[in-house]
Amino acid sequence: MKKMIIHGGQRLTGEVTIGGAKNSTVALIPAAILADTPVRFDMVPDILDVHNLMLILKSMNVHSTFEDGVLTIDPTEIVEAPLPSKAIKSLRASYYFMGSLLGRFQRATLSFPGGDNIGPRPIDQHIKAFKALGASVTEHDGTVKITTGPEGLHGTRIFLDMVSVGATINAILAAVKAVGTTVIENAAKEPEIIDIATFLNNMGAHVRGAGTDVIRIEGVPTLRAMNTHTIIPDRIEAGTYLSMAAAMGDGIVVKNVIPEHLESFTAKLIEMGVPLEISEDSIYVPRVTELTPIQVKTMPFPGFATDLQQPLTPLLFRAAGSSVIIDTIYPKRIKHIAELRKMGANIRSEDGMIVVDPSDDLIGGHVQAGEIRAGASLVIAGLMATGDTEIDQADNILRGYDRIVAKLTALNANVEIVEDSLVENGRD
Ligand SMILES: CC(=O)N[C@H]1[C@@H](OP(=O)(O)OP(=O)(O)OC[C@H]2O[C@@H](n3ccc(=O)[nH]c3=O)[C@H](O)[C@@H]2O)O[C@H](CO)[C@@H](O)[C@@H]1O
Ligand SMILES: C=C(OP(=O)(O)O)C(=O)O
Repeated sequence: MKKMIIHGGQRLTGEVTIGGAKNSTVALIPAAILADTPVRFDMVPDILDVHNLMLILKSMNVHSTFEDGVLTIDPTEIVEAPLPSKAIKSLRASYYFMGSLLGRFQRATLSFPGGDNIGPRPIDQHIKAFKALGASVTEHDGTVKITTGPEGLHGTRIFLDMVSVGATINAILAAVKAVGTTVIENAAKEPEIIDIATFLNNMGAHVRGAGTDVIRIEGVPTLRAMNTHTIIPDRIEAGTYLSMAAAMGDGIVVKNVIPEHLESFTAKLIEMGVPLEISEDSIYVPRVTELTPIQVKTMPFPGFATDLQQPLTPLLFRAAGSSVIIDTIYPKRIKHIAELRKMGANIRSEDGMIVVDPSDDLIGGHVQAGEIRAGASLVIAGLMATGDTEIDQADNILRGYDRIVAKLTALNANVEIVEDSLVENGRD
């Protein structure tokens, strides 16, 4: 386990370039095993999730290389093999191998991606989709076994009971090579779903309607990559830097963004009084002096992303009054609250709401990044605080923030990642 140390209080300035979207990448890599050719991605973020997914690929004899943001994956010699449970459990998105293995081999066995880091994360809608496509699913001792009869998977109508990014993508992965037409209704509309569909369609798939709530898939027998797929920019990483820039910046340009993907977020910053200058693919955040409190309710896309409520929180400390956040997607996503309080923040959870009061004098402290976005909020708070902040479990931050120390250092922050030697010596 690693620790992040932040020497707080430095004003930030300069430019930061956003990497490829984590939540696309972690689905694109499992999707790559559906191809009958090698596959190449660029704008791949250098994050722990990618390295763990590469380990999972290796266990199936799928060779991959990753250098300078380019990831190549060769699934042509793939074999069925038990997947390494430590890597599987390290990231939720390993559940996309259920859909892609089903598409490739008509069966899949996977240990349940463990952990409960942002509240309960059921996969009943994924299972419902697999069953509708003709699979049988059993679960025993934390292992999910999905099988099909001799006819394999067939096209079907799938109505998702709730809007789920994971279930929508898993249903696409399983259906893309199934015989016949599949229609997913009440599908999630997140930009990452469009990115997966674009990748598959460029290999010959017929996925129509991604980005709307009805997705139609005509199964095809083979998928062949003809070109490099460029991953869309990470709207959550972008939102994190926008929040940080408004909180501590003396003028920061956030580059490589698709502003349309960030509208629900930038609308809230503007409502707070941050005079953003939004261009075609970058956003300038000037130094901000006064901020108005706001109310935020997280919703499926195009609503305000649950993944951005925690990164936004430290900025709310600077507003002149109480702000309120309601996370309707993951109401238990509150791991940051107790940690921020240790730094002197006025924040509490009350009747399903997060109430954030002005907190002018944050003080560096010893805190824990219980999950990725809680970690992001602690990083921003640490930058705002006087003194040093030590964030334990920084691996959770590195799961999803591309080269974060280099990017923060280039913005004039004083941060470092160190090995937690006591943990290395066996404390954990
Ligand atoms: C790797 C990835 O892309 N992760 C994202 C994905 O997670 P994840 O795919 O886990 O989230 P979903 O969109 O599936 O879940 C949305 C809501 O539906 C519920 N649900 C979901 C599936 C299911 O079978 N049953 C069920 O009840 C969940 O508990 C949650 O309340 O979308 C979340 C919501 O935008 C983001 O926070 C995560 O960053
Ligand atoms: C919760 C998140 O990711 P994951 O679904 O991979 O845990 C996130 O990206 O905020």
